Amino acid sequence: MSEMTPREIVQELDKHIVGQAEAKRAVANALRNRWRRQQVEPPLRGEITPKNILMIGPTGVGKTEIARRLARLANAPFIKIEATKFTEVGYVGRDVESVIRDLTDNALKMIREQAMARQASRAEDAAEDRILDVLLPQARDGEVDSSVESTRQKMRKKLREGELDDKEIEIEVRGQQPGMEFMTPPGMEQLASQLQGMFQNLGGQRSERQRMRISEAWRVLRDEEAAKLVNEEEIKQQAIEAVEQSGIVFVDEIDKVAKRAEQGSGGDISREGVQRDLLPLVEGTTVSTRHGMVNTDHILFIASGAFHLSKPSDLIPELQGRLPIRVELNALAVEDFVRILTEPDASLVRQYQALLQTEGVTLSFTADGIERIAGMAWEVNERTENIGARRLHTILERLLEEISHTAPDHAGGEIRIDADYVTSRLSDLTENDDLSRYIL
Ligand SMILES: Nc1ncnc2c1ncn2[C@@H]1O[C@H](COP(=O)(O)OP(=O)(O)OP(=O)(O)O)[C@@H](O)[C@H]1O
Repeated sequence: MSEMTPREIVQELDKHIVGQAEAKRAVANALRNRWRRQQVEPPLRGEITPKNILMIGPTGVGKTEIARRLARLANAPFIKIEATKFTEVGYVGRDVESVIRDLTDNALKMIREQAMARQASRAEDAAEDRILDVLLPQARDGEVDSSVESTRQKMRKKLREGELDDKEIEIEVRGQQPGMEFMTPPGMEQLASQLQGMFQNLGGQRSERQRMRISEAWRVLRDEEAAKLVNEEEIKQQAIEAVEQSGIVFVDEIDKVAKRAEQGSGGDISREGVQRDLLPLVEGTTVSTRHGMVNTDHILFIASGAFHLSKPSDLIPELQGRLPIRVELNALAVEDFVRILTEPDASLVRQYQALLQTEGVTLSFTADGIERIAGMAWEVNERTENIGARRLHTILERLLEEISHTAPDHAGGEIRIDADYVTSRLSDLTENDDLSRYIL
């Protein structure tokens, strides 16, 4: 559980997301509140309902990004769903509990990766030994012969320095586990899980010999050893605990399942149905998953939508009550685009620079170049469809298409992107709405 203060959380979010101060404060407070609630003694604790959030704002202004970053900061399992996914014809009342199952799967994967990473160095040593056993089979006999030992040391050194990477060896690997999914009726997930476990164990006992390059063998064996070092049962427990105590569910397009005054009654039924289905999850229920029962009482829900056609008051009252924190996110201006391009640690500009650096090309942007990109992105948004900061992705991709294609010919060179370059590459497109719609 994250023990960061709200202010610390906002500071961290500031490193990745430009502006949207109100939304950052809201999520920071919500996260802290969950922690506070867990410090309160029962029975009062049970009386305090979680304060979930409703984010209101146009597309591409950072709603998902804030939630996702928050989850990463808190090391919390995260899932994003679209509320409209549950309204498809024939799927009315579709099992929304699957959201919690998917969230638990995400948690399991996250926790397993972390557990394996903690065992990384032990797993690497074990993998190295297994490769050396193949390269120098005589060492297996257990005789401690000093010449054998010194050969092994020399080999180990070569192996570590990557000198043997391309050599092929044959190794014994655990057989591929049968990728079976059991479809069971709701409520029977545990049975499915047991069946799956049985089949995996059967598969796990089989091993097969495979030829591969040492560099690859090293990775395969390292992962195999790491998997042996972690306890699956413990991981399941921890995953369930992580979901229950710190899980975050981001429900996008909630506005699209709100009732609209001007609409006929038809669609409203399924839309309201989705809200009714979501309600128990938000209010707190227990969901049966493959890994065990998961209680949703403390899961943080962040619902989000543009609310162009409907208003938050069009949601069913029970759901409104469960989303008491309302925050509005602002549409982004040209200055925001400039900051988004340059400020975040992993800004798009830095990403492209790093990618081209791998080809030995140094990419630089002048200040007026960045401003021109931001300005054009804003203009295209205005004239076609406003997709927020997502426009920067399409614009930059187009802008750098030629450079990207020819980069290998310019190794060692430097390329500067200034305003003139941006105009020369993009003005034909930005000035033609039809082209913009297809290409940018
Ligand atoms: N304020 C911002 N600061 C930095 N990056 C941003 C900001 N707003 C959007 N982005 C970038 O734009 C992209 C889309 O943003 P995001 O996924 O958060 O959109 P959204 O507001 O959730 O929209 P939607 O409701 O359509 O999903 C992401 O790559 C994100 O990094």
